[in-house]
Amino acid sequence: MSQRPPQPSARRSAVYLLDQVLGEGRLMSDLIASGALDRLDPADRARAQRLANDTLRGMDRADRLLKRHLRKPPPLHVFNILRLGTVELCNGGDAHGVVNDLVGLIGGHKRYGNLKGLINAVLRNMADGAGRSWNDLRLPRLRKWLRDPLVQAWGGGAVGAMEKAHFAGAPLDLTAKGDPAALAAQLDGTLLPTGSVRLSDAGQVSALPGYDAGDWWVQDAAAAMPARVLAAQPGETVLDMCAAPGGKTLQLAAAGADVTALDLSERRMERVRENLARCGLSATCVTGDALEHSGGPYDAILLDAPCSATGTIRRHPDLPYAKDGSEFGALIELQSAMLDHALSLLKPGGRLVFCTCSLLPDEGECQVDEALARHPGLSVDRAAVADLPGVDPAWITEEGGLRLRPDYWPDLGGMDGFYIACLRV
Ligand SMILES: C[S@@+](CC[C@H](N)C(=O)[O-])C[C@H]1O[C@@H](n2cnc3c(N)ncnc32)[C@H](O)[C@@H]1O
Repeated sequence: MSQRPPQPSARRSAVYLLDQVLGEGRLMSDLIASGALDRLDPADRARAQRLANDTLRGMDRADRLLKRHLRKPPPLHVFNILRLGTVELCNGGDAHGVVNDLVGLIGGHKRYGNLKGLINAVLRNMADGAGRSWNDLRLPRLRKWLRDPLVQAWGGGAVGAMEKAHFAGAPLDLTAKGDPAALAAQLDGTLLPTGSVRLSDAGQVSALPGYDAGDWWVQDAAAAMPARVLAAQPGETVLDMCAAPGGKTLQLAAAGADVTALDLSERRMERVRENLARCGLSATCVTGDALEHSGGPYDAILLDAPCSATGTIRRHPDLPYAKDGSEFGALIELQSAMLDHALSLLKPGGRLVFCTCSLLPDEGECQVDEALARHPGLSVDRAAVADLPGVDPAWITEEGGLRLRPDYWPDLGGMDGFYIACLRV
């Protein structure tokens, strides 16, 4: 009888994720969705993700330290083991456990088993104090392909503050189905000025009280703002045009609107159905291309368009490594085609909330400026964003949208980058 291969450890799986992100340009979310961590139990799955994310956040520093101990860069797989070990040790990991586990991991490798001595020597050195200068090293910087356009848009000081937020990572934010103050009290969380509930040390999400009952869903505080701007009313017909995995659909349905959730991806649409079922909410789920959708006309539309996702780097530090910006031109064109089509599906007097989780003005402010030029009679509803609780007047843009950035709320733990505007026909 053939034996099943042994279950991989969290560290081995984290190194696999790093190899794929840094070697193959794959996104961690895609790897996980296609089953990369399926053989781990939930706790190890969370640990593998955390280890890979921590390593990517600290990689710039780890590489600086490792350079002092390596005559030449080792093969990527070996380098990634050293990076992961260095970051764990510099973050206070147990030296004995980390070094032994990683030496064991390379020891069994067919091709690089002979580099066991190198891993052992370098990581022991790190554990014996070479990593002490970790906190004195430069704050990890964004990669040049992304840093340059962001500096041009927001200035060097703001980008430095964003990098600080990226390095710190993100707390867990929840949107309450009912009263957010009561949820914050129940989970010992912080009620944020905009109405989300923030947990600083959450652990396994599905083990938190209220998860099975569907009392809340995970959604960054910034990501919860577009549906608040749309302010759907009970009975209104609302199209959520790019809906999956469904955080905003849940908000619209919880407000009592008659929601149609549309998405191109059937696999991702399945997540919307699961989320609706868990939270006891309903929406009509349609799998299809937004550009060909012919339903409506609708009272209101939420267009959370596919974008560079550069606003989510706190939670997805793999993004700057897996991407190089080459796809962004096509995304910008798709966003403006979707925006035009969405406007054609509105009732007279209807409203459209356009948003992207991007830090690039081309995917936000510029899209709205250009839509206003293309559509005479279209206007921006500045009050829809300015009058919301918790919105700082400094976040309102010239054309009347809302610009959110990871360096905002530095004392509360930051927020995702987002652009949001409410357009009226
Ligand atoms: C930013 S995500 C949406 C996140 C979602 N609104 C939420 O809050 O959970 C963008 C979505 O657009 C979908 N998408 C991409 N191209 C599309 C198209 N042509 N038509 C419909 N959906 C599309 C993707 O599958 C993806 O789920």
